[in-house]
Amino acid sequence: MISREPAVNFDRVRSDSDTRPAQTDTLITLPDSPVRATSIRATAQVFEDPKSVALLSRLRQIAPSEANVLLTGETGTGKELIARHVHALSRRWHGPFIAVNCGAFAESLVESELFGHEKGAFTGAFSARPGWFEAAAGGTLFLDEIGDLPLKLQVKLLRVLQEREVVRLGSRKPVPIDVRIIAATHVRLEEAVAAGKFREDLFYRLGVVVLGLPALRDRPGDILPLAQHFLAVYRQRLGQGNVPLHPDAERKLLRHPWPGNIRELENAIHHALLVSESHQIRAEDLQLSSLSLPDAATGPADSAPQPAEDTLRQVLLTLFERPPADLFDRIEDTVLRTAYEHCRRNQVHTARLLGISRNAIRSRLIRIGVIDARR
Ligand SMILES: Nc1ncnc2c1ncn2[C@@H]1O[C@H](COP(=O)(O)OP(=O)(O)OP(=O)(O)O)[C@@H](O)[C@H]1O
Repeated sequence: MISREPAVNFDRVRSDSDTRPAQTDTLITLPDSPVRATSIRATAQVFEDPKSVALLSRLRQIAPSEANVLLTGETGTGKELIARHVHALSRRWHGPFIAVNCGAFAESLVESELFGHEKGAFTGAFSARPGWFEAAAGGTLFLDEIGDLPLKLQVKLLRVLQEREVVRLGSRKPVPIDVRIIAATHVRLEEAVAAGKFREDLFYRLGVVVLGLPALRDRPGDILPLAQHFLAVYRQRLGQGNVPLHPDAERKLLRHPWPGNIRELENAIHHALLVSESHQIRAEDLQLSSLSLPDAATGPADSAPQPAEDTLRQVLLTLFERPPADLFDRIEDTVLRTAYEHCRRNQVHTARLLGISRNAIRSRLIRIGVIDARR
């Protein structure tokens, strides 16, 4: 089933209108704002596998309520997309949707970004700024990678959720808040709670409704429809004509374990369209890693992974089979992408694994389009 329901709201980028936005494939970027907000994109969504159909109907049930939602699932399973969907189907659809990656900022910065600050609250606070909680008023605040929130801030977040008010850094005046929280994590929070790394009371407050997103390998009925969907999206973007999937390519897609889930499938299809030299996508056009990610349930959440020697070997073999002109750039980019997925999209772990600074990792990931500069 291709859902044509609006996946986003456009209120922050359009004038006062009380009608729901029409579905569109336009990429829209939020205007500069004192708070971080991601660009928003309305896309068709694929929910074909029975597991996804069940997820969609659960989501429609819970969306209209005001309950906080906790989304769990491996990286790339569509947590942010589902969060946008819940928002679009909620009574808050006309308010802002603000996505915040709690793991992307230093502890000192997250606090002022989330809760805001007054002028002079700390060195460099030249003017007062509202935080994400205030900016999301009337809408939804999506707290991604909530498991990365430092304990000190977990205490503060819990208080904000209980009191329904926020106090900016450097101020004593409480400001009432009106947001629905959707949090997401790719680690098992129950285990972080047991290990004393995540507060149990906050876990229950955030997870009034818990939605587990199945890994792509556990919903095989979605693989080919998603591949067709991404083929259509990227064909249109690249201005290409119809490029069908060869049956061997379909078999290869169905056999792959998809450790990077839907994002990995999207990248594989995009890449295949770029390198395909025939009128169809052949199996050899699909560059799939042999990477198998450590299970989030068994792998410790905060330990750096070991170098993925098998993966690197596979990457090099693939490149040397068909060496492109810009070989060294391609090797660097591919190693970085693979290491980043291996580290479950954790920039600090990727930096540690590759022995480069986190800033260097971040700017390269932005340059090659893996992450959004605004996040
Ligand atoms: N059901 C779907 N139909 C079509 N595209 C999808 C679907 N689910 C996810 N995608 C696409 O897959 C990509 C990854 O999805 P998303 O960013 O929501 O995953 P995520 O679980 O939030 O990832 P992470 O844990 O790394 O933050 C996005 O480009 C998204 O648009």
